[in-house]
Amino acid sequence: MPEPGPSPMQSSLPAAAARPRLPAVPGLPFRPRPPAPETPQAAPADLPAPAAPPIPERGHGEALERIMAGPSGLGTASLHWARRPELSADLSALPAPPALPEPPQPPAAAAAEGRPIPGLYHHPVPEPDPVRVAEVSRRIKRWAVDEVEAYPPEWEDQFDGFSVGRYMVACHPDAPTLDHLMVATRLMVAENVVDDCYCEDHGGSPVGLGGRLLLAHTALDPLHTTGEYAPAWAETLLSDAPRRSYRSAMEYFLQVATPSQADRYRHDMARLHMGYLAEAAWAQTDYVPQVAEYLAMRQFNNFRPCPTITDTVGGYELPADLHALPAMQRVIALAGNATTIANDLYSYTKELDSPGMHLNLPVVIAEREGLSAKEAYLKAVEVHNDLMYAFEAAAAELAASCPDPRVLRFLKGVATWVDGNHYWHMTNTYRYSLPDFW
Ligand SMILES: CC(C)=CCC/C(C)=C(\C)COP(=O)(O)OP(=O)(O)O
Ligand SMILES: [Mg+2]
Repeated sequence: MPEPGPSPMQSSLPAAAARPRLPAVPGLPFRPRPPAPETPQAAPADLPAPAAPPIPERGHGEALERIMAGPSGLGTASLHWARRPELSADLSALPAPPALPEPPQPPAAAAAEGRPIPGLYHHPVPEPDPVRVAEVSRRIKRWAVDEVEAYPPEWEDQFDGFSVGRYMVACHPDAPTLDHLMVATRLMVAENVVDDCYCEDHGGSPVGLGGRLLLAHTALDPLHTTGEYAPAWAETLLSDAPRRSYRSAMEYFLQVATPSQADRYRHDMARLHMGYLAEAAWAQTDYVPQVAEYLAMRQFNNFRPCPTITDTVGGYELPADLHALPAMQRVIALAGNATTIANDLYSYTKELDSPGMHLNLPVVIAEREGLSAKEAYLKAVEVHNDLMYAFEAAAAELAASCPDPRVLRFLKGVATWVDGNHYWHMTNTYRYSLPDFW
């Protein structure tokens, strides 16, 4: 994982944006929303998260409230994690229960600090269950060290500082078992190992990136070839940490994903790799893209592969035809874009400190629109907020027009992932710090 942030959070200004400025979705009624509440909802039980907690006013009207409450109606009980009695029991009653060791002291308790970016529209989340966080953290380290040798010993602090257990528990509170959570956690680590070791400052470079990414992609989307060449290809999958990580994480994912969920993931990862390549090509020629070009690149170099496995991690399936709906694709793209621009904002100071010019939205706005660093940063906050409003409006519209319980649960899962992602960035003071703009 890349360098930790150099300093603690600095701001003490209010957390949430006051209100959207723009009707986010052309042609759709826009509903202004109040600021997000500052107080998190009640903490969830370990498994699963609490049944239909009171929904803070998020301002999307009835439709999104319904998303957040989860599926309802005849025949939907098996889709609703909060209503499944076997999931309401303690760990020992779960299918394939994980053998929990002595629960360590919850690391989340100490680490969950940090302040939101002033004016950033977001929703607070319940503190992730510390028992789950501790156990996922323990298991992921064993996987990274013993199973795939994802990082050398000298990167251990950075691996720990990444706090991936806290990240994934916050983003997937409805995961029915720890094994489901581990599926998301391994993929998250593998995705970051590839980014760090191939693209960024842990040995990465734009030079030769296409060849490395393509071969790594075959760990997700395997080569079908002749008997003569198959063994040589299989060997390549073990030849470096990125490929070992992808290969193993995908193997676990395939144990719980349906074929169409696996195909969806491969497609999202191909998108991601295309985004990495555009970023690298621009770096090689010192090209600073126009803002719209940057946003297009960042729609691909994006968190999208993470929220789109929310159904697999939740133990159900959004069928391919519902996933492919243009309205669903818009929701997913907007969610991915909002979460990724949130990363640009939280990682701004870290990236300023990295060698060369590291593109992120504030940097590109400053360069291309002739704004000061502060003006550009504040404008990037507005872009983020508009993406969030558009995401929520699109989700509410889809929930109203297609109230299939699987659609509703998926929309809720994506919204929860967005919120968990914000929580993780905000609280990861090891890795990120805010600029001194307020
Ligand atoms: C987890 C995943 C699919 C990541 C792919 C893209 C990616 C690494 C990000 C969206 C995070 O952006 P960035 O590379 O800027 O990360 P840091 O700012 O270094 O945390
Ligand atoms: Mg970043």
